Amino acid sequence: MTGPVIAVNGLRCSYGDFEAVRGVDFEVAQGELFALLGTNGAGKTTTMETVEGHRPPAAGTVRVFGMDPWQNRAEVRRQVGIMLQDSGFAGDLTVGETVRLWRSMVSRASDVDTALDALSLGHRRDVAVKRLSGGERRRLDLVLAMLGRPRLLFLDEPTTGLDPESRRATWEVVRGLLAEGTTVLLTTHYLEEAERLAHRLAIMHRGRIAVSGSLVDVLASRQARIDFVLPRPAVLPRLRGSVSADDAGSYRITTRDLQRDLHALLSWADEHGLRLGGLRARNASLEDVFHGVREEDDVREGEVAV
Ligand SMILES: Nc1ncnc2c1ncn2[C@@H]1O[C@H](COP(=O)(O)OP(=O)(O)OP(=O)(O)O)[C@@H](O)[C@H]1O
Repeated sequence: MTGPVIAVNGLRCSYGDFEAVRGVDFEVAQGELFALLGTNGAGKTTTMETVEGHRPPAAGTVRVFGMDPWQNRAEVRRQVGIMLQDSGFAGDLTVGETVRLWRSMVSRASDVDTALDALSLGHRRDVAVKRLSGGERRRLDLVLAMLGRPRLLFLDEPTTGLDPESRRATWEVVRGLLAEGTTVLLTTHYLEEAERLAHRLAIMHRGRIAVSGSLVDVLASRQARIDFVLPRPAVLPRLRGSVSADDAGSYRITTRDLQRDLHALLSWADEHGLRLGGLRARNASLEDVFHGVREEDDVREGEVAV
């Protein structure tokens, strides 16, 4: 197959009169991890469930391996693994029994011990599922999702409730799957998770994708900042970015060309024998982009509502 593994065009999804997804487009290539980030209620899970084939779109098209996942559900399902936000396990079965039961239902299943050991659950094999901690259940969810060695894996908030060590172990497992060519669609509230794993990502807000691309592209969509304090008032050199200052002599340059403006500022300070106090230059972080998306969109929605 040469086309994208997932192709979503103009996707709209509604619950009754409420439109939860309002025109979403993205593609995911083979071996790529695409992360859907966003505010609560942005429509990430609804989008993912529609791509999984749980419901038909209200409008637009979804293709998975070139097929409609709603119409060709059985065919698509054979090739995917799904880790839901909350899997319904039979609590009285042990971890080992649960995995063996699941294994009997998938083709191309991997070895039970290998799968359990990869997520540090080997020593919990004989424990009833209902006795597992929340984090262990989450890891069992992932073991089951990847048991059939799927070509495409859906991970809906896979590390929620995990301690930092378990989270890192999960990332390692996901990286291993990517290295083998598995394609992954991930939703997460952890920006660091997306920063570490995603080849490309999208930030959703109120049913739309506000910004998407590689991490570098997404960060470049917002301005960088240079902060410093001047010992005495002075006229700054010509810069590409905009300058703001307060009465205490604290300056902030907001710029799309960090390298050029920083160079101009430092050269100017040298020429004038000025020492820039508390000098700090940084690109936008994913957190800045995230908050910016929410603020800008809220302002726009407010304007529309007036
Ligand atoms: N079964 C449902 N019936 C009615 N409304 C729903 C239903 N499921 C979700 N919604 C609404 O649709 C919107 C999108 O929900 P969705 O769960 O897709 O968002 P999300 O981005 O995954 O949110 P979160 O980060 O909080 O999990 C929300 O406003 C939610 O309240």
